Amino acid sequence: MPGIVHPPFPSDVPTHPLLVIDYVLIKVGDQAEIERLWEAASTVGFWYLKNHGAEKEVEDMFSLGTSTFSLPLEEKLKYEQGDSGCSHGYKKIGGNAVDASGLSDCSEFINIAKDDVLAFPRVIYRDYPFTVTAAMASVVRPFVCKSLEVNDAFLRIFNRQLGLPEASLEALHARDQHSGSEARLTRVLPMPGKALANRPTIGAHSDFGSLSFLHNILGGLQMILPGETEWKYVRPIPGHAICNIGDALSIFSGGIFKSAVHRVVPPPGAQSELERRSLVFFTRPNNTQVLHALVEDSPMIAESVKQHPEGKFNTGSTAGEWFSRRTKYQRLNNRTVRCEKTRGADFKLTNGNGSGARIMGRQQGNGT
Ligand SMILES: O=C(O)CCC(=O)C(=O)O
Ligand SMILES: [Fe+2]
Repeated sequence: MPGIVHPPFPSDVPTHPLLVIDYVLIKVGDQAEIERLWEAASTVGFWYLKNHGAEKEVEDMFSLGTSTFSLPLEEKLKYEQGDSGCSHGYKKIGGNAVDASGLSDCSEFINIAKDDVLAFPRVIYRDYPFTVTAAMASVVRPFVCKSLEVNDAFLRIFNRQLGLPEASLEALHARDQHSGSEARLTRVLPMPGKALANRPTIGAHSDFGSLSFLHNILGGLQMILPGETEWKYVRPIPGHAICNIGDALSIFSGGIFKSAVHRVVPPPGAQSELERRSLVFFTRPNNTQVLHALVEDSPMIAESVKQHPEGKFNTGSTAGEWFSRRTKYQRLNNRTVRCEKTRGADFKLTNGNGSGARIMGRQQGNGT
């Protein structure tokens, strides 16, 4: 965890060279930095973020993870998210499938809904382990507010770049509207033995929402881009967050922004001996928002949609329905229903060239 010295990320594994975006420059409207952000969002859909100013909030959340994951399993299971399509709460190890064969996942996480956090002490969806409840005002809320501030800053810039009417994207991700936005703490226990080195702990997926603000310390996150055949690591850089575009923003933008397939495997090299933790804030659209390209509001989006097969960005689902379906069918207990019918075929976003990896990710992974 922060402050502890870990073995370094190995230098002999393939990595993706992502752009580093400076949040301080973004906030002051630096044009060159805004153009680099556009480049990152419209090519790989991932970038590092430095100077985000959330170090304290992130460290406090990791400490909350320590106290929450060390609760007895029977206590954590009282808050299990279950098989009905609700994402909020605790997900036990092995609750999800990581591939089409039904191989189980090896991670546990606790998802805390933005709506529960902002309404606290009023309960919107559910209650959480007492460690979380005790830290809701002092730790979880500051982290959620900081993450919303960062992701909202990106949404404002994307709104302008896409030529959308003022504050359109903000309205689709309104703080006071119910949504699937949530904070997630994840833990993966060390899995000694080389045989497990490539077994995904979180299966191939693209994030469901619009923007993810991720903090990890050890390696293990990997991406595969359309047309590529090899998974490559995203090397963690101390003090830098990793940001990425999710499917919803890719759909709203008519495919201009890319939502890349990624997964998590055990940390590489000497890091494999250690427990791996990560923290994400997912900004997702209002539950009632229908997922479709915003063609009526932006000539640029309308033009992009013309370059893709007809109907590709019309999901016919609200964000709430879509998210619930994806959450439900990644659960191992629901694997009797074919993913392709229930989740994967909802929307075959292919990042431009429809790579097999892309489709596999959509069908097999944890659609988060
Ligand atoms: O743990 C990580 O580094 C990434 C986690 C992730 O992709 C997710 O939770 O959606
Ligand atoms: Fe993800």
